[in-house]
Amino acid sequence: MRIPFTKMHGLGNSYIYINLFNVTLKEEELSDLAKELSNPNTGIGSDGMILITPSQSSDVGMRIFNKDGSEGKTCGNGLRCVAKYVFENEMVKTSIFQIETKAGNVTAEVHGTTDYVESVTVDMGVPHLERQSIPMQGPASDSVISEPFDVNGDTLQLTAVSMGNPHAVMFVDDINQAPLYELGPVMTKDSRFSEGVNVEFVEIINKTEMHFRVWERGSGVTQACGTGACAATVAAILNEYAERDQLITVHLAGGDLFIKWSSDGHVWMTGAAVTTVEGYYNKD
Ligand SMILES: N[C@@H](CCC[C@H](N)C(=O)O)C(=O)O
Repeated sequence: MRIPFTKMHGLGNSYIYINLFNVTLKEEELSDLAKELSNPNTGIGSDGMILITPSQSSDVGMRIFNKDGSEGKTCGNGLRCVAKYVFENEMVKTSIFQIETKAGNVTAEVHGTTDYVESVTVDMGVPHLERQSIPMQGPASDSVISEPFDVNGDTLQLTAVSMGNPHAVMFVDDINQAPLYELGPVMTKDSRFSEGVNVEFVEIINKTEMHFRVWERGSGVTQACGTGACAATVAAILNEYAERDQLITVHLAGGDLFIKWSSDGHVWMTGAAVTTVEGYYNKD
């Protein structure tokens, strides 16, 4: 079977995009296909697989599978790339449209023309802070803001944010000393997070700028995480390092994202989306 694909990335967070308007895949094969495509030696190489799907409630739908085959509910960098893809391929007619994810519908606005979309703004919706919506063990309706969290013999101060998927944010003095490789793989599977968690370290530079590094649930270290950068911005505001309605520049390993948490509760994310390869994957 030859599967047409497009490889795209948002600040180096790369996925193999398959347009299900053109191809039919079996549900029970999706998880293995994500693992296969993500493998750089025997597949294509990526942080996972994203399906562009028909939708009943939005203009198009998106499903995200991590490198290990697990399905996530949403993906910030993926949303910008899906927006670019469907606009450039004229699958939508206007520059502002809706995308369905397993975490709900979001609105995207592309910046550019059908020949070339350079960047995309997404209304990522309202973050959820209650433990039950992370989900995280403990009193269901409490939020977790700079709460002591014991791990590997250390006590960290953790802020938990759901952007439709779970994020644990910790602030550090120096991003280059952040224990990403030590704590990322341990915390992502910690039983206090019943569905696992994306683990993020943040160094505050000033009220409108921060450094960010991530260990993603299901994919490990990636160059960028859009939902993670949104969660980090929300966490910075909750911890009074930054302010609402201010545009915050988040410096990720792969480049910058521009994030705002508005007074109306919505988080807005703007950043690049890039197409690198189009082709066919030969599947046995
Ligand atoms: N890279 C993503 C998030 C992908 C899903 C995540 N690993 C999860 O399992 O929740 C982004 O850009 O947001």
